[in-house]
Amino acid sequence: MGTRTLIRGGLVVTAAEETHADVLVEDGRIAALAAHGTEAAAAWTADRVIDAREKYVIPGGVDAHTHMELPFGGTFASDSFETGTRAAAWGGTTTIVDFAVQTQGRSLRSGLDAWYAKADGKCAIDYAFHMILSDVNERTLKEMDLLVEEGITSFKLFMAYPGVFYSDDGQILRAMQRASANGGLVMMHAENGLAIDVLVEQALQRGETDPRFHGEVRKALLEAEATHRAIQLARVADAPLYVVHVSAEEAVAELTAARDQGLPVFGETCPQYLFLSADNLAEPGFEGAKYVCSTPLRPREHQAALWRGLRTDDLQVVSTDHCPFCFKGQKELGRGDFSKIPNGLPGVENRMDLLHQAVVDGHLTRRRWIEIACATPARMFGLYPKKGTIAPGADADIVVYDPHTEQTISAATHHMSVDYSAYEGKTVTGQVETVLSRGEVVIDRRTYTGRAGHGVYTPRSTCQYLN
Ligand SMILES: NC(=O)NCCC(=O)O
Ligand SMILES: [Zn+2]
Ligand SMILES: [Zn+2]
Repeated sequence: MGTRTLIRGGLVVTAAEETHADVLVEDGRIAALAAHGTEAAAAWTADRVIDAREKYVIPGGVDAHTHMELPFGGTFASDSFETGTRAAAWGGTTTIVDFAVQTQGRSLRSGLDAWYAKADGKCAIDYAFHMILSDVNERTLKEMDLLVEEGITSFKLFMAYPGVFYSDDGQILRAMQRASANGGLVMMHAENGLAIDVLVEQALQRGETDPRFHGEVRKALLEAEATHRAIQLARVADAPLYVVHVSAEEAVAELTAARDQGLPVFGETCPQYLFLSADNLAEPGFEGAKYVCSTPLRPREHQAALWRGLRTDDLQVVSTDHCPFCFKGQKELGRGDFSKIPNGLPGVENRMDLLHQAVVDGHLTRRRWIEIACATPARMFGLYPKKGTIAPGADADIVVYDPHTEQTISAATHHMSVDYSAYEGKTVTGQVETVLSRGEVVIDRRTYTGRAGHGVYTPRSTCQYLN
């Protein structure tokens, strides 16, 4: 018999149900569940017993949108795979899906190999990859088929960032057609980048250089227009579509309309759009730079549509788009020109807690919390039921979550390698207590006990909502 761990006395919450059950873990997997006090549970013996009374026992979070070490605007996202996955573990996330990047003029293979090398032996938790297409051509399209076979089953395309990651509509259509044939899922950064660049230039000419203008030029209508266009292109290609980091009410409306027609269109939003707003971008001095990301933070009025979308399943996933840049030396690259501020926010450590706060605030049910943060991202990206649930046979990626303790989020106490917190001073109810990754305790009652290299690369099957 291998190593056995018993998690006793907690409320097991999955996307499907809530049960007062003990959980038996054996050799890195969930062996069995049994209701508290039953003969079966009482008979279990284990090498280690974790007391989960008064706690939730939930699947480890699956964060399907991170950017460790992403090159952007002449610098690199400040979390490495080592620091970023350790911080993820602290926050109750046990799987990340990061974006490997194709460099323009180079192959998908070379971009992907660079990402394998960056992550290899560094991660505290399990990881997988999507592929960013920055240069769609005949060779790239052929390589997509090989990547799907290899377990890289999703491809991000950008309607934004001309000259960097941008693809035109013809390239997007070709990539979608390829995905339609090979089972891949196209993930879209839906903003009209060409129009935004005109507005950026005009704003700078008027002397509008502060961070808040980043939000003003990246108009909600230009997110909605791109979302609409992406949906129509996906229809023409007969391909499914997943729209990333949705922030605008008008974009949610496009997704809702598509889904009402029965189209295989999915949407993701992120905690920053649910909890922060354009008011943060307008903070005095250069403080707003801390909140520069794309799509941008919107006026607070957009949040209601995002919460509603999460409840009605017009939005299915909350990921972080974790892409941290230090305020000092990185965000500061854009002093005097908002367009030079590297885009992205830290958050991989905060997602599970912020979404639990959404449960406390009445936006979500407990099961919906687990659905949007664990089960659906796992299904969307071909990792279920290995990841995203607590059931016999699943990987023992488990969080013992204390729903009562209050904590104040701060850069002084977080574990992400970045010199500020986007949620500095925010008090939330609930805290990760203990985390298991494939049965190994990586956070033990708020002490890190994991190690770089424990996390393994996890190939994925295709999207599990399509078959
Ligand atoms: N979102 C963001 O601002 N930075 C990361 C890159 C992307 O997801 O577009
Ligand atoms: Zn994006
Ligand atoms: Zn991103």
